Amino acid sequence: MPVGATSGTADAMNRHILVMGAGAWGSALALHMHRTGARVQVWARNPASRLPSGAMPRLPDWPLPADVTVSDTIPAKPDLILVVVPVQHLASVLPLLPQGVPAILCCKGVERASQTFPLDVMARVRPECPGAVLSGPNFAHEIAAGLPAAAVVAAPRMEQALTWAAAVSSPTFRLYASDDCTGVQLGGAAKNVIAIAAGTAMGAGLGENARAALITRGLAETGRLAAALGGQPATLAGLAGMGDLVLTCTGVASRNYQMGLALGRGAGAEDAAAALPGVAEGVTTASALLGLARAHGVAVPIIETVSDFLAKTLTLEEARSRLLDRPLKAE
Ligand SMILES: NC(=O)c1ccc[n+]([C@@H]2O[C@H](COP(=O)([O-])OP(=O)(O)OC[C@H]3O[C@@H](n4cnc5c(N)ncnc54)[C@H](O)[C@@H]3O)[C@@H](O)[C@H]2O)c1
Ligand SMILES: O=P(O)(O)OC[C@H](O)CO
Repeated sequence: MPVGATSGTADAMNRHILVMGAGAWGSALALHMHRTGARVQVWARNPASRLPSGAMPRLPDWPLPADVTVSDTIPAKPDLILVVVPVQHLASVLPLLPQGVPAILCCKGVERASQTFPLDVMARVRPECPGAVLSGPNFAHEIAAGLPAAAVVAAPRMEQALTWAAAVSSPTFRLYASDDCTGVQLGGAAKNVIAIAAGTAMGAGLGENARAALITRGLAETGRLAAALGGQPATLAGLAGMGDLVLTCTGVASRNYQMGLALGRGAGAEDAAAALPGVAEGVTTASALLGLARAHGVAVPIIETVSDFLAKTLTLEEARSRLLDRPLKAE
């Protein structure tokens, strides 16, 4: 049946969706797809951690419907796959993908070893698989609650992006299409790093003005990097750029923002990460994005400062001074 069947139609009711990853975002997307009428199966590395009652040791704290199966088996031919594992583990999960089934990658970040985005990892590991990415301002618990939200599905061809955006959309979760895979993936990766900076500033008591400056200048350096990588700077003004940047730098539910808050209050990086209710992708993405920016000769002072601060080559006070002492220039 057509992958792009609109939710609520007979086709949508018959679709078989495989969600790979049972963390906060995978569980929320499984629940969302189930609401569209699709038959949903979740693959988990360790299905026992997702108990039949819906109880989980940590996040997510919402139950999945009884007819959403969670197991470590992969069906032969689902209609569509959502891959929802952290970026650093993507390459180890992709070999499990059934042959020839379109896969939408829902993670945000840069693979550290290769300094590449999720769709590049897919092209390397499973070049024959049709792929897209989903990114935007979406806290998992709000999607799980069915609250209204929007995001972007990006694929190399607009026609594919439109088809897969329709396949995931519902009356409460509106998916826009884009063919700027670089811009969309960069937006999702960079916002996590800048959210660590914003959280750190707030945790250290530097104030709301400082956070607004970090958001705005963070968007400026992300736009410069997008242009150098062949993306469209205009994409960074959209949901996967500014939308997600604002949410993650101001929403207290963000794991990346929480990571920054703890660092700003003086916690060590390991302790701060261990206390989080899930992965903070910005921690591993910071150095990867910095490497990418350096390779393209683009100045990314906020990303560089976060990367150095996380690597402990910079104290908090030195990080603050480095950003404020930069030469004055035109905005
Ligand atoms: N939580 C959100 O609100 C949200 C929203 C949008 C995007 N994302 C992105 O989605 C991705 C996943 O985030 P999450 O919130 O679900 O994280 P999470 O920490 O809640 O869960 C990660 C899941 O991946 C699994 N996992 C880890 N290593 C694995 C491996 N090697 N093989 C298989 N499974 C493995 C874990 O067991 C866990 O179930 C991240 O890239 C994140 O940035 C999250
Ligand atoms: O909790 P975070 O920081 O991973 O952010 C979650 C989503 O990416 C917000 O769009």
